Amino acid sequence: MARKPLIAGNWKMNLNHLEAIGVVQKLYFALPTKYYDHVDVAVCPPFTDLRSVQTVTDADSMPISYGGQDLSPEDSGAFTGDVSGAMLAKLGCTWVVVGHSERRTIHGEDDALVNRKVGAALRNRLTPILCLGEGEDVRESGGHVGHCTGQLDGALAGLSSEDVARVVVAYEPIWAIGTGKTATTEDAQEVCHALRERLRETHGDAVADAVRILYGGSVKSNNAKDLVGQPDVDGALVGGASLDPEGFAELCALAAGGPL
Ligand SMILES: O=C(CO)COP(=O)(O)O
Repeated sequence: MARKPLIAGNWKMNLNHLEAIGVVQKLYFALPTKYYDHVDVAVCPPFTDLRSVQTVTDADSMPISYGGQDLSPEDSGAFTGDVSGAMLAKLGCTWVVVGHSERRTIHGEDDALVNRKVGAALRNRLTPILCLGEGEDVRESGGHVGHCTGQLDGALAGLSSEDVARVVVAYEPIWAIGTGKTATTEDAQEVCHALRERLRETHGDAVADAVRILYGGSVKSNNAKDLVGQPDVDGALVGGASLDPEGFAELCALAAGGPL
């Protein structure tokens, strides 16, 4: 079954709200509109940039969607510093990154919290981009497939098949993030395939064949095409390389099947 590739830029804690406007405009002008029939393009800026990104994409009716990098598991209340799914939805977000390894490691997020955040995204009509992936030690011990399918089960626990079908999964091996050490196409395909087969076991063929599974970890324009060309890799979650709009546009064009 053909799944449209999704290329999402995770800006992490980079670019302020003024810089964001320039980057989105440059991305829009660098990627000819014909490519959007073949690839969904998204950016996930810091919270403080979202209103600017909304304004600039609305003004030119850009086919670039956007989302947050995290959300609260709650919808409102006394949660100082948190931002709710309802707030992101109100700003026109399509996506929200959930369970990124930087949040799991630096902010101590576990599968139970990630599961609540996935639920909060879905009930606010946002598409969660659920991140998971093993560290170097797990990879070296050979337990990476079981580790990732376990994280998938934990994050999706208790959700209906209808809800699971709305999730995007991003396999991001921690040892490949920001290191320049990309997983091989075989490594990426192995885990993405295992994740899809796990969805097949737990939620059936329709869900397994519909869910987009992305790869993330040092994706650049020189490896995007081969990675996204794998049968179970439906796009990429791109960190560092998404901060350069021209390079990111090239990467999106390659994922859509053609050079710029
Ligand atoms: O963490 C990532 C995307 O969420 C990947 O980051 P890099 O592309 O910078 O390795």
